[in-house]
Amino acid sequence: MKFSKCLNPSNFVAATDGKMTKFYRCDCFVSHNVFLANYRLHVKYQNERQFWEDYEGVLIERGMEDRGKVLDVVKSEVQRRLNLDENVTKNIEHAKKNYQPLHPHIFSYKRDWFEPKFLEFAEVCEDGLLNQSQIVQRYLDTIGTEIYTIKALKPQFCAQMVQELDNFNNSILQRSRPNTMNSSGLIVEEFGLLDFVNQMISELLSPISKVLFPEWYGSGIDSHKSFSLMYALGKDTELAYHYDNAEITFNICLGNKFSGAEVYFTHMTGEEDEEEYWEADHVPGVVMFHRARHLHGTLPLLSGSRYNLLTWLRSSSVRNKLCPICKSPPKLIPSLHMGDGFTAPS
Ligand SMILES: O=C(O)CCC(=O)C(=O)O
Ligand SMILES: [Fe+2]
Repeated sequence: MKFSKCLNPSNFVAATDGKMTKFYRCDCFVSHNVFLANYRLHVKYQNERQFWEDYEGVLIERGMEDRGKVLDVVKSEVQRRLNLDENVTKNIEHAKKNYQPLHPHIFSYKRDWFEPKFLEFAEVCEDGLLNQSQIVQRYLDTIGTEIYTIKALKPQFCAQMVQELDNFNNSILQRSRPNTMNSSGLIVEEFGLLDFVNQMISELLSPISKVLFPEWYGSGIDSHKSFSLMYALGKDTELAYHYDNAEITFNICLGNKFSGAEVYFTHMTGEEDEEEYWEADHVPGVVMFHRARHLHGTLPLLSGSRYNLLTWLRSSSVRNKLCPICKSPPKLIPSLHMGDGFTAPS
């Protein structure tokens, strides 16, 4: 199974061997992993009784004054998720008609945007002539266990992409937030970058993942969740400790000038007895990539602004066995887009 090289951005289904694959979420999407930023707490919400039984103590400990306000935040996040697919569809249509790009050419994928050494690295992964450790040694900087970096995008492309993200961010177009934690990012579907990202995954990130993370690649990367994020003083300035709802994460820094906002990593989720800690600076043009279930977070931004393009790669052959959020076999609910990358048994 190969991630399609020519996905149609208007229906967002991946073609596998000429057939259309429909993607699903797990039903825990509307109850689990709701982030309460003020209390730095991920919570589950099934009903009020369960919620207070599970979290009243810790919320009081962390300074809760107004129970009603907390409940409102949780309920509105659940509602956002219930409406998400339809809102995304509306936003895509609206942006297609109304968005005036600053640099239209950067929305088309070109190998030319990438550093030659990065293209060579992806080709070497594809052609199978070197083994994993030879490839790591020859091309990558290793930050921690299975956490790598390499220069990927050329400075001119990064600079134009940052301007384009600003242009979209400053428009009045409606947009969905990428997830429960980031508020200043754009999802690539709404921003118009889905075709670009699809092709980048198909040609570069997928072959890289197959060699470096075979157990997470499974029988293929068949969907993804991709978005930009921006840290700036007065907006998002850090990111709470978490793992990504995916199998493999590629995180490309686009710019600008900044200090702080280093990413830190500890252990894989489920391996709580491992004592590990690494910190890594982001550098414009450089991609940092790692296993998505590796716990990580972002230290506070101290100055400037940082823009990144994130792509969370998903392999249905891996995730269909266990939803990484509720840690049970997924209970499927259909999605209009790529959902959370689960597929139904055929
Ligand atoms: O670059 C960063 O700050 C990390 C972002 C991240 O972990 C995420 O969005 O999942
Ligand atoms: Fe993350």
